[in-house]
Amino acid sequence: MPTDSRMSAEISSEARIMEVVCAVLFDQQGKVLVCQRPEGKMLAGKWEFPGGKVDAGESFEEALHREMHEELDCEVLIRRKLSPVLHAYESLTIRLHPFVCSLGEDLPRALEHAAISWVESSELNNLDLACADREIANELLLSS
Ligand SMILES: Nc1nc2c([nH]c(=O)n2[C@@H]2O[C@H](COP(=O)(O)OP(=O)(O)OP(=O)(O)O)[C@@H](O)[C@H]2O)c(=O)[nH]1
Repeated sequence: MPTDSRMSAEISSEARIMEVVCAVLFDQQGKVLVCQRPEGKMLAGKWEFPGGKVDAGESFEEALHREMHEELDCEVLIRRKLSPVLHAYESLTIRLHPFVCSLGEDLPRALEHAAISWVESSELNNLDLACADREIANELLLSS
């Protein structure tokens, strides 16, 4: 078992792992942004932290800024990185790299999600979160 990342499921050693970044984006009141995945995409209807796949040749930070513009039309400030989460869904295995971020000047707009919402960290576990995100939510709760 890898020791540098938390495992939330058994991972086959042959599985191809998709690198995904996400923003744990806080507003000035300490609320965190959650986004609902749209119809037609994997995990439709689940809540997640905004982000997406890292493209070839991109750093995690570059990918995060690109996704924030594509999905939310906003600039964020990256504050720190949390531990990556390795999670095997039935159809793919992802390594999710969470970054704690704060808002830049613009408020996010939902360009690709079904809905977006600002919630207290303590409310995260009441949401129907994507499985990989539960560990992040738990880490936030422990540190708040
Ligand atoms: N963005 C994001 N994806 C997540 C999270 N948790 C999680 O399991 N995933 C999974 O990671 C994978 C990649 O995310 P994505 O579909 O948002 O990536 P993307 O924006 O690049 O997709 P696209 O190819 O439709 O543009 C999906 O299978 C998604 O379900 C999360 O918190 N944020």
